[in-house]
Amino acid sequence: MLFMLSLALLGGICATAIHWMAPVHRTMDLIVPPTISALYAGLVIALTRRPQWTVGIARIALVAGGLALAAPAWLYTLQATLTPGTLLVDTLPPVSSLFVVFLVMLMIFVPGRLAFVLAALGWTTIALPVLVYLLFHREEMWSARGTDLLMAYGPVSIMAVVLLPVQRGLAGKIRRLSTERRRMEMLLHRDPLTGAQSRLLGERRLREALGRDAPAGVIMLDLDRFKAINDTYGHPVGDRVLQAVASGCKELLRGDECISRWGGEEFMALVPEIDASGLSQVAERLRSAIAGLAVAPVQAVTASFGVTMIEPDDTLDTVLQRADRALYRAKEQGGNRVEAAHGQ
Ligand SMILES: Nc1nc2c(ncn2[C@@H]2O[C@H](COP(=O)(O)OP(=O)(O)OP(=O)(O)O)[C@@H](O)[C@H]2O)c(=O)[nH]1
Repeated sequence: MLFMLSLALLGGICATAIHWMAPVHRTMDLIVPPTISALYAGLVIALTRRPQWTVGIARIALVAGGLALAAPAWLYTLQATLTPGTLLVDTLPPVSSLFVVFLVMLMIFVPGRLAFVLAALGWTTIALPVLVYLLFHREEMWSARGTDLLMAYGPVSIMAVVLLPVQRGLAGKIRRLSTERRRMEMLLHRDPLTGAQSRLLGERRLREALGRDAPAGVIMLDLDRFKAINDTYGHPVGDRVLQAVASGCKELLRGDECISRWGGEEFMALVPEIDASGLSQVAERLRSAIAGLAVAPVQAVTASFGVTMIEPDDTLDTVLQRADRALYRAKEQGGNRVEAAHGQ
């Protein structure tokens, strides 16, 4: 809005300058452009100070613009009709292109059908008198300026009124599509049950970590005897356990560390900027936090951990295989413990 108003102000200033420089000075041409420039300058200042007045300011700008275009259209048309020897194509100021800009502004800032109604009203009061005059003065109509006026007030105006809503519709569609895309990305990146990152995003983050020089570690954790929890207390309770585990882990991890749901009851945490012993300590903290979870009526929730540092030549597969092997060892040794596997 501010941009459009500033452009309109610039247009007003240019028109003022053109009229002052013109060899013949007509009173109307010396009054309207400076008045409209002063008004638009005031509106620009008002909009920068009171952005909440945007709608009101847009209305004033449109009404003022419409009046500034209608006044010369009527005045010079009547003058050319009533004064023998005066030609409209010689006297009408160069306002036809501004009329198209006026229509564009109308279609942008006025919502829905009202924009069409106002465009029709604007066309009837600003363009129609000139077109009717030209129809009755064929020799003027076929002059260079006459055909120019005919085009601007005829097909070009209709194109502006018709194409802009099409463009607006497309812009709306693009906005809806990008909102939908963001929603889909959210769904792809979040596990809906636990709110943890999805495996897809976890893998992406892991690949990014593999591509960096900075040290980072991976923690794979798998709940112990989770099937028994489901079988004993039912799936809804199992779901609550998974949610409690995910939020417990999230609370303990730093902002740059992230936990992803890797599979049913398996999670992966990526811990950047850490060394091997620090990584085991983080896993140990997670293990003891999970062992301390109280999810009634479940008696105890525990998890096994496999941890590994990312090595320089690692790929996604090698680092995950190492973490899995360590996790398997932790399970073999009865679970509820952390096992580390470092090196290739
Ligand atoms: N409630 C619930 N259960 C799930 C979900 N996803 C997977 N499971 C269950 O998780 C259980 C995993 O069982 P197993 O692979 O045998 O693992 P486990 O019982 O933890 O055995 P260990 O890992 O060897 O300790 C299965 O019963 C799955 O049905 C889920 O989203 N919600």
